[in-house]
Amino acid sequence: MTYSELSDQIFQKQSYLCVGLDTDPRKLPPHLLTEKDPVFAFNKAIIDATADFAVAYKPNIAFYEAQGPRGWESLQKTLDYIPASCFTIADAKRGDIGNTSDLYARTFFDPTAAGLDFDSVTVAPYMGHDSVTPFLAYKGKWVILLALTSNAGSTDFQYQTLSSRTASQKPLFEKVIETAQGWAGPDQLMFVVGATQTSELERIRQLAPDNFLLVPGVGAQGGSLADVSRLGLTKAGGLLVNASRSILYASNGPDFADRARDEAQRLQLEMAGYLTQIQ
Ligand SMILES: O=C(O)c1cc(=O)[nH]c(=O)n1[C@@H]1O[C@H](COP(=O)(O)O)[C@@H](O)[C@H]1O
Repeated sequence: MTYSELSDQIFQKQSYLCVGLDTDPRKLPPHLLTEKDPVFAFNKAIIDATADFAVAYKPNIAFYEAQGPRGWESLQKTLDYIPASCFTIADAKRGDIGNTSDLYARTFFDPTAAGLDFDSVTVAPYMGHDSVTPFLAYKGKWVILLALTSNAGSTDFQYQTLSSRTASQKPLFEKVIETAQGWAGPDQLMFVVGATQTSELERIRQLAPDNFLLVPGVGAQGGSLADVSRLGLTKAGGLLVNASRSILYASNGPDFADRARDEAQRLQLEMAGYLTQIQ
């Protein structure tokens, strides 16, 4: 999906909601456990219930890998079921020396390899350019680079200022954002910025005015959709705001899909209000 197609989807649907498919088999509603593939049955119901309100879906690969071959099968079926109009994110947080990254990229981008054909993959930047560029070799596919993550441990490295060797006091996450823009343009590169990091969002928008930002951390992690939207929206939309647990596990009963739909709709309606303010 191209930059302008994603932007068009956002304005058509009046939504920049990404539904995170962090499907934990231990949290499934009990009535689904008799299904042949309970994880896929759950995801299918969630996608059916939320597709009117979401522009993107983000399966977190850990939840599938932890199930072994069954999990990969559920992932494949889930990806195939996501409507073509929605942007897909393999949240795998990969990145390694070049020849290894090349295989990670094939895993998620080349359907003749593992059978998966995602639009994008999350990548960790810390091994540098040659760990990221193999993903960028796939034209039409996106890298979503971790910049400033939502978790408490983000202060361990990402906020550290660089040493005097570089005569720079900028924090590491700023260096990541500046340097990575030399590797690819906003048509192929997004950044992850946690919704819990809104104090830095204005600065990040100055550094990356045109890049889409994937913003996880509203819902279960307590980030504010209002603040993220005020500081992060651009004329092209420019945001994908992810919510996983608050949608998936809104109910653990037979009404789980209806409650997920309610939560997705609630977020979409709030987003529609913010989108009208930038038009
Ligand atoms: O890359 C991510 O998606 C990500 C980055 C980050 O900084 N924080 C973060 O929570 N995530 C992911 O976003 C999702 C958040 O899930 P909830 O907290 O349940 O909405 C999980 O899949 C996390 O792995």
